Amino acid sequence: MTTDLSQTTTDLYERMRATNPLVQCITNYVAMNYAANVLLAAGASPAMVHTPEESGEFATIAGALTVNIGTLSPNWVEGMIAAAKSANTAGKPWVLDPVAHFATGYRQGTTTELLKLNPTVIRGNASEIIALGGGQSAGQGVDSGDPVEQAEDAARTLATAQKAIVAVTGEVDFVTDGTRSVRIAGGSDLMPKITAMGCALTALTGAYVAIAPDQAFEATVAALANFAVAGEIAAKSANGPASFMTAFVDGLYTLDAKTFNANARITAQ
Ligand SMILES: Nc1ncnc2c1ncn2[C@@H]1O[C@H](COP(=O)(O)OP(=O)(O)O)[C@@H](O)[C@H]1O
Ligand SMILES: Cc1ncsc1CCOP(=O)(O)O
Ligand SMILES: [Mg+2]
Repeated sequence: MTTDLSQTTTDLYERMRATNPLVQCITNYVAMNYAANVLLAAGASPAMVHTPEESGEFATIAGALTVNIGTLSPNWVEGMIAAAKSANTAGKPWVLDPVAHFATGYRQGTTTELLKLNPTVIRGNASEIIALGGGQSAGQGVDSGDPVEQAEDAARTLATAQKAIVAVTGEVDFVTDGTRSVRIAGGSDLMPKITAMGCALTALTGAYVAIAPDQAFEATVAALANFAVAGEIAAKSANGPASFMTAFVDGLYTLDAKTFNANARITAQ
């Protein structure tokens, strides 16, 4: 990677940990506990606040909002829309995770409404990003059926159309703002074997954009690199998905800036 981006992402990593940003996470029933633990270990402060009676009000307090459509119901959708509108009014960044948005009409309709509210960052797996770009993806449910490389054109198109940062995750992640693009290598092949790993990453991306709203591209890269480095470390001691889950949380917690900088593998395209 370029020295500039290397130093910038390391600085953001240090700043995120030092700042302990408050992140409002509207995520799914599957992810809620793991995502909150991931944020705490990484150095952020999660708050799972979704009901429309308070989601908009909370979005004015939080440093950033993350919205994940994994387990939808009408009340939650109302809460998501209220929170995203409020984040926009308050000038707070927000991150959209369009989990399996292509699977049903309800998910598609909700995603269309959320995209109209201009997410700062869209983070999904390759199948989700291909389908958002109007392409034919092999995905059926929440897991990707496509390689990241196949989603790169869709990601650029989507980033330009939405004026957003688009992050495609998988074996080697890809981040673009439509003009600039980087790849982030690392992690572990155990990561897609743990449910809610992507959801937790979306939540952590919220922590990074909270501390650097004017550098959403670099902040997104830093979040993905944080996962990649901690994942690689965790894989060394894990025996399978279950022990990886705990080793990964520990890996996030024990990581330091020097190790982050030495192990982050970010390549500008
Ligand atoms: N084969 C892999 N090798 C290394 N890291 C991976 C692999 N697959 C996914 N990851 C990592 O797992 C995390 C979640 O990504 P992903 O599985 O694409 O999301 P989702 O859970 O939404 O499908 C990301 O940090 C990504 O880099
Ligand atoms: C299994 C499942 N079902 C609905 S949401 C969800 C979690 C998906 O998590 P991720 O997208 O991080 O794999
Ligand atoms: Mg996902």
